[in-house]
Amino acid sequence: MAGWLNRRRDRDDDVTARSEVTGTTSETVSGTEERDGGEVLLFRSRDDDTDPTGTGSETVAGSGPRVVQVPSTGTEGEVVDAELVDDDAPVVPVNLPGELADYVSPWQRDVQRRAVVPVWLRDKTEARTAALWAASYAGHHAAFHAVRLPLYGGVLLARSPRGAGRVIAATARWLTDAEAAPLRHEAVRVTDATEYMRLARLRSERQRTRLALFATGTLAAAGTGLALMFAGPAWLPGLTVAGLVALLGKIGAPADRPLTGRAVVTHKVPKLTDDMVIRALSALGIAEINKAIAKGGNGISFPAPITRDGPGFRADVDLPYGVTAVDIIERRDRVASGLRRPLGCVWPEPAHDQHAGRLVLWVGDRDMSQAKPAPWPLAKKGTADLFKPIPFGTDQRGRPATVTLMYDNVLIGAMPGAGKTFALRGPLLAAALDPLVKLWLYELKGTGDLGPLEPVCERYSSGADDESAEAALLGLRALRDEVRKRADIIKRLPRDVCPENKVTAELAKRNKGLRPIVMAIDECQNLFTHPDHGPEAAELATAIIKLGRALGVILLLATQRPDAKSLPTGVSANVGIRFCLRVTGQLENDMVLGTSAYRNGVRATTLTPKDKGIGYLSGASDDPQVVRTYYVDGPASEAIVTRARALREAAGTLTGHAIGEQVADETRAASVLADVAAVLVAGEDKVWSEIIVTRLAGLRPDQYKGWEPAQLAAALAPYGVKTVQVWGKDEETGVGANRRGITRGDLDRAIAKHQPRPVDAPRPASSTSPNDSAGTSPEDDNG
Ligand SMILES: Nc1ncnc2c1ncn2[C@@H]1O[C@H](COP(=O)(O)OP(=O)(O)OP(=O)(O)O)[C@@H](O)[C@H]1O
Repeated sequence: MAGWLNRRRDRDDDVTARSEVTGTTSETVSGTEERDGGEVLLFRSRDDDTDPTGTGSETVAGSGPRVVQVPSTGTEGEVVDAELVDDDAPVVPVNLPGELADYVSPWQRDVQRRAVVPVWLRDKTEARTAALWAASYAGHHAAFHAVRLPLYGGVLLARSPRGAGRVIAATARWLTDAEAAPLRHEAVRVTDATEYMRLARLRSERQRTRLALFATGTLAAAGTGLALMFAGPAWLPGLTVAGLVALLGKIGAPADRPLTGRAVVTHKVPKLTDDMVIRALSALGIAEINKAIAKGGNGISFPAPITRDGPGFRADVDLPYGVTAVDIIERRDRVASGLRRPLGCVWPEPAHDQHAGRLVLWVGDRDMSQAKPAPWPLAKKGTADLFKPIPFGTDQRGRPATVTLMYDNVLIGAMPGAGKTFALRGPLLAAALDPLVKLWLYELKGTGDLGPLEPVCERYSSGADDESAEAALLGLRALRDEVRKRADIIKRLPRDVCPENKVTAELAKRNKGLRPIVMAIDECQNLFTHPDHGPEAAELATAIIKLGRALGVILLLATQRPDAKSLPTGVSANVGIRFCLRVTGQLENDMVLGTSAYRNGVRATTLTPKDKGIGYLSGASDDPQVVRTYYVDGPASEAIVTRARALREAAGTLTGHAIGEQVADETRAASVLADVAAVLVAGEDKVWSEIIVTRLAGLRPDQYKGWEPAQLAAALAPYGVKTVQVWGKDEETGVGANRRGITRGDLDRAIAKHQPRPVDAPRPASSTSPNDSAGTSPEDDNG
């Protein structure tokens, strides 16, 4: 085949384009690629007609594009023998022609449209925040100056004599036509008599006119003043004088000393520019970035303009090929240094909906840890609904971050003192403000951090001892039973009432047995690492997290040791909402935030000790967010809980611990029954209650001291052990009598029935224990 190939080298990607023309047929080579061994792949297309683009390189019709192989030779502009092209080579379309985008209709292009109306105007909360800010800003200015009005008055008064002097001097100069004096002096100096006479005449005319004007003005002003003084309102003269003094004071003010001070001091923050971003990125020591910059900066681009985004700047950056957003995130401190901004201002994030090389760099005006925490929206008024989003914190931009507790569980992890308890307290306070929700709180640090919530808890325990760990375990057992019971209820509900087989807000309102239960364990590592209770607690927590979600059972766990030993894998793998405050390593980071979080650039390891209450929140929205929790301290929590308790009293939903009821549960039963069994002496078949309570007080003074026979009867009754009249003898006097007591037979039967079962063991069908509603109030049995 006769013809020629014209080769040109693409400047950027070293792709060479060749075109071959043969008679009326044109074969267009859209690109080549050099292979090892000097072989060149030639991407060619044919067209029997003319090139429609006129570019000579975009022919796509005819026999279709082909890939042909030619030996690699020559340099730019070299003509290659057409015979070298093998017509029989397999024809495969490889790359789209470069300018194809020109053919694609604009509406087919993948473009990211910027908001027509800014987000802060569209979003109700943000618009409200902006309006409130503007109002408070104006209000602050008004208040600042109003307080200083007397001071301003004094200053004006002091400056008014100088102002009067200036007015008199200016009037005198005007009356005497002083402004033309230099011209008259010049006429005298050059002895120009005609000019001087003309100027002198002009001056006399001016003086006459100005004098007349001045006299009329003065007389009119004086007349009006006198008329107003006698005929006008009493306050007018004073106001006029004050106005005159103020005017003279203003005129007498030194040019360099303004009357009013500044009501606000603004900290000027440097505007973020592309140069600054490139400079910061180039200082990271990433070879690919340096190469890209050495080429003239082509490798770093900005797909959208740098804009204001909340109280900071947002830059969307396309990093050089091969560099990922994570590479930048792990060098956050160096980026901050490169930008010359405090670390707490610089928040690089991956753009999860884009490619891995897209970085969203948000640079705040103020260090996030230094900014005043936003007030908790429900602190003063309002109620919560756990089926809807509840306030959790604010992101770097000050936008509210919410979590929806229903159908999820929460894991909070951090190193000691980073703000876990505060983070846990927020959702719990919100739960308290939903009168339908039952709160079971177990605080295993023993400092009473969750104490303010005690008045609304159905179950509550605080302590770092074995008993508290056991109480938490008992709570988990009861919760597991609750999950089973609810599953049973849901299963039996008609489809139209419960179409999704899960507890809905409607069902929770209508059916007391389906009211949401929020159980929180603070410092849960103390339970999971407990030598006796740990394994069972881990198993229970995992089962509850897996099964309880849809059944209105929500587990919140907070730990200061998020490692494999202290946090069961079943928990860390299945929990939905995760909040990780500062941690030290990748392992802890991923235990809380989920596997691969660290690799994906969600790194709580980059937080510093100053970042109290700041962490990564994942599972609450599409992408993990940096969130600072609301700061609600002890006294503020108590005030909120007082409100929450009043709400619950009004709704009639205060139960259990909150009203001094002892919550009986099956597992607790096991210990009461076991304790009673332990104090019975061998061969004793019938024992008086009063003897049993005395012995129990000796066995566990903490638990049973002060118990009366009636209390024992109440504690045993739910498990089928009734106190009856039994024959016995007084232990001191040996006198026999018939008194209230129990029989060993009843006790043994109850123990056999209420032995703790393995976590997922099926419930005996015949069980009619009144404690089937473990942990629920008696009213729930109606539900
Ligand atoms: N959102 C916040 N804003 C400002 N400061 C906060 C915030 N949250 C917590 N802090 C501060 O951090 C300190 C520690 O908080 P917190 O007691 O919740 O930590 P912790 O992780 O539970 O500690 P520990 O592991 O010892 O229990 C608090 O005293 C509080 O001053």
